[in-house]
Amino acid sequence: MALSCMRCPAGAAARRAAAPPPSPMAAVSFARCGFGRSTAAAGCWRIQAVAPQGVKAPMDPNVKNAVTPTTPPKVENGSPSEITLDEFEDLNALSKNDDSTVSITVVGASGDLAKKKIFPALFALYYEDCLPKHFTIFGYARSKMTDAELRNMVSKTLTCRIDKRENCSEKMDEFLKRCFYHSGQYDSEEHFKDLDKKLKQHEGSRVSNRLFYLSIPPNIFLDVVKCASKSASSVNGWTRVIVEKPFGRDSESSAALTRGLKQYLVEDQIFRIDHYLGKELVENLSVLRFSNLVFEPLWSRQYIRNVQLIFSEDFGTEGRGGYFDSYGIIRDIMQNHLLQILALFAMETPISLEAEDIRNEKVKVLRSMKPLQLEDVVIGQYKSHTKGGTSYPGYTDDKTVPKDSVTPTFAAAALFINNARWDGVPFLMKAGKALHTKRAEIRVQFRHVPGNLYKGSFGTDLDRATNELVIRVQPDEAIYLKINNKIPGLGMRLDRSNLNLHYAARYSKEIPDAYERLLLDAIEGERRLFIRSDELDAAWSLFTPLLKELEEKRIAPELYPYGSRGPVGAHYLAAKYNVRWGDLSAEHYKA
Ligand SMILES: NC(=O)C1=CN([C@@H]2O[C@H](COP(=O)(O)OP(=O)(O)OC[C@H]3O[C@@H](n4cnc5c(N)ncnc54)[C@H](OP(=O)(O)O)[C@@H]3O)[C@@H](O)[C@H]2O)C=CC1
Ligand SMILES: O=C1O[C@H](COP(=O)(O)O)[C@@H](O)[C@H](O)[C@H]1O
Repeated sequence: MALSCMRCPAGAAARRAAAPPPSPMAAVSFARCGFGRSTAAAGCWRIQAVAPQGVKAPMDPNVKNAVTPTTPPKVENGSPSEITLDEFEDLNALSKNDDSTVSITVVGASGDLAKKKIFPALFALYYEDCLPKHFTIFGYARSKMTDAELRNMVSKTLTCRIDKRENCSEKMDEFLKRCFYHSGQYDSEEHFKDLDKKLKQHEGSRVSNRLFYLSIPPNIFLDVVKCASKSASSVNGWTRVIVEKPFGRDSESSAALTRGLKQYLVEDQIFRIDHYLGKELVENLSVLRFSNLVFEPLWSRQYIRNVQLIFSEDFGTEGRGGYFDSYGIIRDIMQNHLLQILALFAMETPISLEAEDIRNEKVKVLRSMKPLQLEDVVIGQYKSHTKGGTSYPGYTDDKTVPKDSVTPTFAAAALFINNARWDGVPFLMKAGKALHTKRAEIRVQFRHVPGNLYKGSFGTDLDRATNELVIRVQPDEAIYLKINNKIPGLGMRLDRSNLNLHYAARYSKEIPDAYERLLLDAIEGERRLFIRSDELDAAWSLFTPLLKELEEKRIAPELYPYGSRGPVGAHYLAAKYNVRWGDLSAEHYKA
């Protein structure tokens, strides 16, 4: 039997267990389970009641003349044993047979991100049966293309998961038939009106819900939002816009962008995407902490000595030098991806898993932080390097980058959260391109064991004996805890070993791409993993003074060879706070 949109490892049994009996009073729709979706937590699926006909339902602020409420009241889960799997499937079919449709317009469809990430993610959702029954995908860009040409372009980047190969090409054909293209200018209301006509033809008499994904350079965001909202927004359903980073270059430009967007949209319609929030292990961070008794009591300055957030890529800015040179690594990675992870890591327990409760806690962390000081930052830029007969270009060898550019391609920084939980704990960030490895990790180094009975076994370097929790976000997802252990035998010798949760060994399911989770969330109106405007303001406040100082003083970055471990200055910065970067220890390579 085909299962629809499964995210729960417990599978159909869990869904059946959690599904309540059908109510004669209300139509039902099923929502995916997951963090933030179900407060009942009894199983995978919860039921949502849709007001019976004639009953006035609550509406999204952005829904004009809504026919179907988008945020229906929740009904608590019913008795787990009262529904058969067949009944469940019937209900599911009923929910999918509803009278609404979703039109997804990928603006900038001819571009790199659309091809590489957005269309493949939409296909993966289709394959998993996660898209609504009635949906249409439109590509929009200036390039001239027919529907067939778009399909041909998209088909080149579609793949099926390794564990889901059944009917793959058939599913691809079905999916491609639902993809269309409309060529137009980004600032032409007329062209968006033409798009609107085409969307209407596909939507027919159904309630139309519309999602626009802005996969375009930021200088044209506002033109598109203006035209789309004036000429192509839904008249009877919701209209939502996914905005890609960069959200400005500093506090002022970010605030101006937000003001501009809010001329045409309300905050709830704006989905600012940070794809790191969609990564499986970032999503798991709160689960690890809040659902395991062993971690939360340790989660403070009392036991944690420092936290490290590390991003490295083993390739340079190849092909994106033009964009990168006006942003640099601090804006590209630190101010968004690493800072978002930090906020999730350090937040207080939210009062619920609802989006606003989580985002409220994250913004409190960001507002408690000290703006970054120049003396707490090290910047670097990669230079050319020849290894094994191959020569790797330096950053400024890129034709789109000025020869005298001082844009950092590497940065390390020490940040502090001035609140009771984290006072004095350094949060060290490190991000770089063209380094020796591709990796993203969160490392938590714990304090020394007071009066450790075994300290004689560690020599003079007590740091080597501290516990370290490593959350390897990518690649080869894993969570491991370094502990001290007795080496088996008659003597008393200790070594450091890992308690290791290696995802590939533990779970057979392939991990979905971050864009899949985030697109599905946007379609479902789940805002938890998207950045709210006050979070964005707080994030820019931390980095803007530093960025201005770096640029005004044209501070020269420390040069490091392509493929190396980055500037040595990063070690001095860590040493200043009595920290050793965890990713450079010998254990790292054994893990
Ligand atoms: N690529 C990536 O890996 C990532 C990208 N992003 C962000 O996503 C967005 C899209 O990225 P990406 O696909 O790489 O961007 P592209 O540079 O490929 O641009 C996307 C499309 O926008 C149109 N376009 C490009 N430049 C201009 C211009 N100056 N004026 C008007 N239209 C233009 C082009 O379409 P046409 O000419 O057909 O109209 C192009 O195909 C950007 O905001 C980027 O910062 C974020 C994270 C990663
Ligand atoms: O946002 C960005 O992220 C990518 C890295 O994303 P990942 O999912 O492949 O780790 C980075 O290469 C790019 O410079 C940046 O804009």
